Amino acid sequence: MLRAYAADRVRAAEESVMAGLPEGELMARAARGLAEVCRARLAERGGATVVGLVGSGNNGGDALYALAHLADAGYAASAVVGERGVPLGDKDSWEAAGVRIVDGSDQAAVREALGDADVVIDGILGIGGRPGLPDAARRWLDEVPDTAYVVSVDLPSGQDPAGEIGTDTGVFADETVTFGVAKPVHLLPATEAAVGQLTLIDIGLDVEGGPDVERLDFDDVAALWPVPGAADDKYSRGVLGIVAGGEAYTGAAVLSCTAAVESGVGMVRYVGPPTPTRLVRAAVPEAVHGPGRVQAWVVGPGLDVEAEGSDAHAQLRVAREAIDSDLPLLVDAGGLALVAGRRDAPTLLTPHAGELATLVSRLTGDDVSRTDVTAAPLRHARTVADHTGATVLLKGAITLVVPPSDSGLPVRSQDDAPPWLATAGAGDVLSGIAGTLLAAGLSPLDAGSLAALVHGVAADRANPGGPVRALAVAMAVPATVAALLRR
Ligand SMILES: NC(=O)C1=CN([C@@H]2O[C@H](COP(=O)(O)OP(=O)(O)OC[C@H]3O[C@@H](n4cnc5c(N)ncnc54)[C@H](OP(=O)(O)O)[C@@H]3O)[C@@H](O)[C@H]2O)[C@@H](O)CC1
Ligand SMILES: Nc1ncnc2c1ncn2[C@@H]1O[C@H](COP(=O)(O)OP(=O)(O)O)[C@@H](O)[C@H]1O
Ligand SMILES: [K+]
Repeated sequence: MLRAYAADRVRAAEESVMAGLPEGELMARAARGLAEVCRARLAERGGATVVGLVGSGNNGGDALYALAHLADAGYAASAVVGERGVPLGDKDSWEAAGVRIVDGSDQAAVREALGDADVVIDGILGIGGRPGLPDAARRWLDEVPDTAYVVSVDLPSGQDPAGEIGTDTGVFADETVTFGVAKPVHLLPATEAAVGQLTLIDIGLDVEGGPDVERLDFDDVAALWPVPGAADDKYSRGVLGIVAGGEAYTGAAVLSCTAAVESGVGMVRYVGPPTPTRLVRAAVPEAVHGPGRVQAWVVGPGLDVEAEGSDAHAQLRVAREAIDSDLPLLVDAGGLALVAGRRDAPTLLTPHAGELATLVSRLTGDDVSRTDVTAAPLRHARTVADHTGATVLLKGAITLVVPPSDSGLPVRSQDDAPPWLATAGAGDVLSGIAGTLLAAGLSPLDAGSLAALVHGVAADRANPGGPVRALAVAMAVPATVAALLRR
């Protein structure tokens, strides 16, 4: 499990560690680790020149100390500094340590310095940064050659340390070297793409309490996935009711039911009108039909809540009963239109960005667009979680799973899926996997994040490096789970 802690908690931890250490020791550790990484990257690239972009805070201090180590090791080291000058010491002392100081307001000098850079150290802003870069720093970035390897100190400057707000004016790094623990910026969808490879340097930091953001890794699967024992039967493993599909979106029913049986559900009870029922009967002979006793419900894939006719109305009645029940529930796609008040039972909502925008707009009365959601995904997912008491799984390249704030639970952020998974029906498959896990008794947070992991890995295994259809993702789930359990 990867764990990230909010900047204020990291600062508090830093302060408590620093109290027992000689002054400057923590920064010295950070800078030594940073210099080692830069040295390795210079060696890999056969490079001789390193240039730091140095801001006015301690992030710039880390960069400067690392540059001094690199100068000592024989590399040509320069630091571009802003109008506030060097953050620590004075220009002469850094030049005495072998670091050439470049006036950042002299664009020609900046261009000349950066033109030769093999490695660029981005020490403009760290956890003290607000999203966005000052104009001067943006002009520095214009001079960074495409061939240079960019190492960001702690986080890519200009990106939101909290990972809540995306910006296109921040640094996009090849690698980010962070200290002690990861921060939300490194794992959350609004900012993770700017981080590049994440390298963690141990500086002896210990943050108290649980993380703010987590990411399950492959080694977490065995601890969470429900593995049946000799005493189990199909009922004890969990029966999943699936209210999905209609005369318009017939395939969603097949995909959700297929994914559930491929994920090892005890039994599926399918509820839907005649056409999808016929298809499910043919494609998923394991499913039984009509409402009955279940351990959890999936409501919504391919569900058209506006459909007319007695069959559609009967399906909608079951959907509403499921939502009003005290059973664990997953609501996806068309079913999201039925979400109104709070539910006390475990609830997982699985919108994509467009559906989340509609949901936030309806619940808050604000006019929120898909673009707004993409720019601040965590914030909007949390709004819906707090309004409904449900856990919100926001689908996308990175899948966010956000419990209500008052739960005290961390956010999970899963980055397991290849872009090939962006294909129609993939969300229906996810509902079947996550529904199976809810029926087996997992919490919405565990069910959602574990399903996202397995879904993403299954998409890759179904056809590594190439296109994949949703049905193939579902069919790849059994072998994927077995492989993950064997680790
Ligand atoms: N604590 C420790 O022991 C250790 C800390 N370590 C290192 O320290 C880093 C944190 O350092 P830090 O607190 O000095 O903040 P940092 O991000 O360098 O500068 C922020 C300053 O910039 C400014 N500013 C902010 N946003 C801006 C913007 N958009 N545009 C323009 N200006 C902006 C703002 O000033 P203001 O404008 O508010 O006056 C603020 O004061 C951390 O990431 C890690 O690298 C490591 O050495 C390990 C040990
Ligand atoms: N760029 C991407 N990279 C990886 N996975 C993606 C990407 N875009 C979407 N996905 C995943 O594909 C699935 C799409 O679901 P959804 O939008 O509900 O499709 P549908 O409604 O057609 O089933 C989600 O699990 C989502 O996380
Ligand atoms: K930085």
